[in-house]
Amino acid sequence: MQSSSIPLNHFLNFHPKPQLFPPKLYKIQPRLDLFGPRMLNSPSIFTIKSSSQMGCAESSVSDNGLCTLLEYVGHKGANMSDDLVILFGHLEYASKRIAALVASPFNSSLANYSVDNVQSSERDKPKPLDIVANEIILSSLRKSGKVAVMASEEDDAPVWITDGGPFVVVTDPLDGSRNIDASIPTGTIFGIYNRLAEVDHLPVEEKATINSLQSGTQLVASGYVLYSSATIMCISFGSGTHAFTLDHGTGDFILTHPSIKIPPRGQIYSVNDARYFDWPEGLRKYIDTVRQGKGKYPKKYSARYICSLVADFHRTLLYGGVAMNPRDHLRLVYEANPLSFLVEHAGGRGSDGKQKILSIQPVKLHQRLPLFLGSLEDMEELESYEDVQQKVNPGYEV
Ligand SMILES: O=P(O)(O)OC[C@H]1O[C@](O)(COP(=O)(O)O)[C@@H](O)[C@@H]1O
Repeated sequence: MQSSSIPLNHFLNFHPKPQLFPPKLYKIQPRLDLFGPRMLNSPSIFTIKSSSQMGCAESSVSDNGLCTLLEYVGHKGANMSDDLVILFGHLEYASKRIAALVASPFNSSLANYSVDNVQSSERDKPKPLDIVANEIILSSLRKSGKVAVMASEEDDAPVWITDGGPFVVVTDPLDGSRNIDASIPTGTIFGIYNRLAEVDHLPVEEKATINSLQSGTQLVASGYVLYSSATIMCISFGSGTHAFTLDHGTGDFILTHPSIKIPPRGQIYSVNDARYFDWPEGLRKYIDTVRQGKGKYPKKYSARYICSLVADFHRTLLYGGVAMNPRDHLRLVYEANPLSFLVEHAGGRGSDGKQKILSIQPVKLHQRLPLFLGSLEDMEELESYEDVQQKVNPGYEV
């Protein structure tokens, strides 16, 4: 519970511009109105490939040649059920509210408020922005009418929303928020499962837990939203991984990165290497080898580490290489599984250093594990060192 008088209402009562949502959800309008003649002739518009060039089905392309997230999801780009299209409309809305929240001049005053009644280490205490983001997502999922259960990093147990909801949503509403005062990128991660109708008869707590602990192989869709210099939503429904960039002028997420293919090999490793002396022998050898250019790829690797999972993952997806956290820190259900689903559908691999993340059966909601995500060849080389999971000093103060 937050201490009183946090100006949360400022964010929770924020309403979308009425023309942006929900009417567009159900009807695709010609979007010539979005760009005046000057903008249509502007070179920056024409550097965006046409949507059909980018693999967006003709029928989902607006008259202006662009393809929005909801057009893509609902009209043959992905050809999802109406229920899933509606759910994505609400997720899109939630992500725009969170994007506004993290960019707000008021967020640092929110961060000064303490959070009471939280039984966890100082480092793991949820920050107010996490809580606000959680509320925003929960409120959107409730309004969608399509979600039976939401399981979040911010809640001890899954929240049962509505009996008839066809979906289960797992989420880390705002990862990386401890760096927010320095305006470092943050992100939302989510995974979507079908509700398990076979456990409908069980008591609420029990069925909420069983629904939330589904194996990553059962994901219907997953995604992340990166709040950075651009706000980007990257999604997969199990056939390709696609990214959409928020056009702040119109409120639309525009398809900018269709069918992302992670390069089979990158030249970047991403890890907090201040922990080098706590790493096992195998991981030290791997990093020592690739940074000297003595690995299977005969070039010296570079290091990049933002310490914000979504941002480190997004860069890895686009440029290749490996992003890792070798200690038992990141969470299987709402971090590792959704991101592994995305990287696997982009041709890469998600592993705990020994086995595929998606093949690990979750046993508890906040289960932690080592996480390695990246290019196929880099991941195979890394795993060949076998001893790459950090087992000592799993916690740090910073
Ligand atoms: O301290 P480490 O091991 O570098 O971990 C950093 C990772 O922890 C995270 O901050 C998530 O941890 P929290 O949920 O405790 O904030 C990731 O965004 C980041 O990748």
